[in-house]
Amino acid sequence: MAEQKATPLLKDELDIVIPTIRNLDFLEMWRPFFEPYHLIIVQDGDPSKVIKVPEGFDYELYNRNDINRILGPKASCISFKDSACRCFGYMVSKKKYIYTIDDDCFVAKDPTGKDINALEQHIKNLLSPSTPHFFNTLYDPYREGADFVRGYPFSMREGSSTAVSHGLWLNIPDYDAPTQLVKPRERNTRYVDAVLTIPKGTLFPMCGMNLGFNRDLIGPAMYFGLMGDGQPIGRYDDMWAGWCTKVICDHLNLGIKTGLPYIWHSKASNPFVNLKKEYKGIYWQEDIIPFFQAVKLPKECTTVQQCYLELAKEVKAKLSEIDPYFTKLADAMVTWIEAWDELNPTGPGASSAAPAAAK
Ligand SMILES: O=c1ccn([C@@H]2O[C@H](COP(=O)(O)OP(=O)(O)O[C@H]3O[C@@H](CO)[C@H](O)[C@H]3O)[C@@H](O)[C@H]2O)c(=O)[nH]1
Ligand SMILES: [Mn+2]
Repeated sequence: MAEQKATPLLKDELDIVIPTIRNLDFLEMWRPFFEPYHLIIVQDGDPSKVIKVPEGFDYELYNRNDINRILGPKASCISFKDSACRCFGYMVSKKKYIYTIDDDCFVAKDPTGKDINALEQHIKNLLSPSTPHFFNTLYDPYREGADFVRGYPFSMREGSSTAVSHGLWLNIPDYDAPTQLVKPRERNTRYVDAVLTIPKGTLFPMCGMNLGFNRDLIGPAMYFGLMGDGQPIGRYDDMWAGWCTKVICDHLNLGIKTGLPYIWHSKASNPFVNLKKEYKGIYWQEDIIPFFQAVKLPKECTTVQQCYLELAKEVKAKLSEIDPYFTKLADAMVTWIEAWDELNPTGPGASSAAPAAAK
């Protein structure tokens, strides 16, 4: 009897979100891993351009006209001419999990030469707990062939739910422009076979290139901040989302993992263009990071939306002195939540009812 093919993990519970200004030929390499899943393609730039999607993929495609039609005035919170537009895909999805990937990321090979199914590894990361409260020195204890080491409290071995799985990149690393300029030929050839939980209380630079998350647990915090057309900075969209997400994950006792899987990042974007986009962010972040490190969310904030709106208030109050951009960003954060709740009144990530009034 022909061997039954296993149903791909989370086949009907996960959407793949791709921001693009190019054609999507890269999907051919991913076909064995991605074809069973539904794609949400967010077409950036000129909406009259036709983006060809290879045959056989199940997808929905949104261009700027669609975003404006669906969100109306709230479309102002979705960036234009920047990969940050991808977060629109998170909002319109109806699934529990999201995987987002850039269209210049290809299938990498592990040290044995085997193609890496990045999606499968992200799913494993997301379906197993994290250990944000106590560091396991043998890395992810829930992986095959690993466990908690001696001295790890048994009362803490249940771990926390995993909200985010942050993958890495072989070949072109996600460096900032100054680093790219001084090391134009540096390539990442180091394959580290590890998955780590980022400890509670520690921020990290989240790259949106190869990222999975549980939309039900943390979706509303995954707003890729206002970048691109008409904005003073770029290439800080994923960083912004990562800092907001980590603060909220810490508050809600959720975990974030980084490490495997690797993808092969093929295209180095222009470092001079990147420097123009990044330069303000490079010195603003010296104030932004202490801000996020100091944030204390009230215990009454028990949903992601409530945490996020509290964060937006703090951003407006404490970062606007850096630049008026942060007032605009704080307002866009509120608009994002309003739009999210409008599109997801009861679906995954829906803001649960406000905390029950005190008895
Ligand atoms: O205006 C744009 C430009 C690009 N895109 C799509 O976004 C991704 C990333 O684009 P690209 O690979 O050209 O840029 P990188 O510098 O390598 O991207 C890194 O910077 C981060 C964004 O700030 C990103 O997460 C990193 O990967 C591609 O799919 C482009 O098609 C776009 O939608 N709009
Ligand atoms: Mn790229």
